[in-house]
Amino acid sequence: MTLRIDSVSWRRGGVLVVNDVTLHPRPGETVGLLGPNGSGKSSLLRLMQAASRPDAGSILLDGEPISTLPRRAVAQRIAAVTQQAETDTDITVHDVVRLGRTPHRGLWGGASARDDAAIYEALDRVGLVDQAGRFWRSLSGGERQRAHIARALAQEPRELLLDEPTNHLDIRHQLDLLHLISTLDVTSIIALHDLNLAAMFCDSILVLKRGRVIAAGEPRDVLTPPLIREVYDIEADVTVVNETGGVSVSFKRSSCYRSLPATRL
Ligand SMILES: Nc1ncnc2c1ncn2[C@@H]1O[C@H](COP(=O)(O)OP(=O)(O)OP(=O)(O)O)[C@@H](O)[C@H]1O
Repeated sequence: MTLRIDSVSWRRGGVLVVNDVTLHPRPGETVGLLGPNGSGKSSLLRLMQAASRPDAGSILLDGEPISTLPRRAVAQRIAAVTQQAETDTDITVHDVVRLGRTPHRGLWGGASARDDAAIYEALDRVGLVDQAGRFWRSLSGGERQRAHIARALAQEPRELLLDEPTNHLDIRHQLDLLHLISTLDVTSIIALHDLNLAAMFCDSILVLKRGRVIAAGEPRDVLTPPLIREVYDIEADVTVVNETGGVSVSFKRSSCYRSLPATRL
């Protein structure tokens, strides 16, 4: 069992930003959350990690309402990588990744061999073992993003929630990261903007527009030219990739700037 989201709605600042959303990921599945800016992807992820409570509907973790579970129990199961705040303190990459072990440690206990192994493995998976001693503030945006992923992996979650995890990453690291996530034995829910990465790595896709689910299903069934037109107001070609049976999206330049008056170009 894993997360189960049923008819969830949430108002923020008086606006319905998540509107009657239902999502039943299969254990181990990689789910892509797509939708334009402001469509409710981050808000939905926030509800799924119990950082906020919905106004209506239910979010269950293994059949239990997530809002009734102790914070520590949730943190032992769910890891989240969200858009990060800056810090100027002198912490190292290793310190950041070690934070992922917090939910697993006893009140007075120091680091165990298991903690050390989980930290090392997480750093190794994102290619940062050699950078573990570096100060956080000296890292590039992409290195920080990979360190945050390592922190989440060190948490040894069974559910992984990621908000645009490919931000700041070069294409090699984008592909490596999504390949890694999609091959973990973890239920992953990933907010993404790149339709092609979603098509390549997600088992299923949920498309939001103004908080509502517009489409859900396998990438090749969901990512169609009419759907892309409806959600993004973009004309696109969608072709089947022979190698994988997946789809590839290319955008037509003639759709650009359509909504801006010519004087602003
Ligand atoms: N703290 C807040 N208070 C009030 N409204 C908020 C708050 N945070 C976000 N919103 C609004 O909620 C709506 C959904 O925002 P959300 O960040 O969930 O969208 P998103 O799909 O993740 O967007 P993006 O792709 O730009 O990251 C937007 O209209 C946004 O302005």
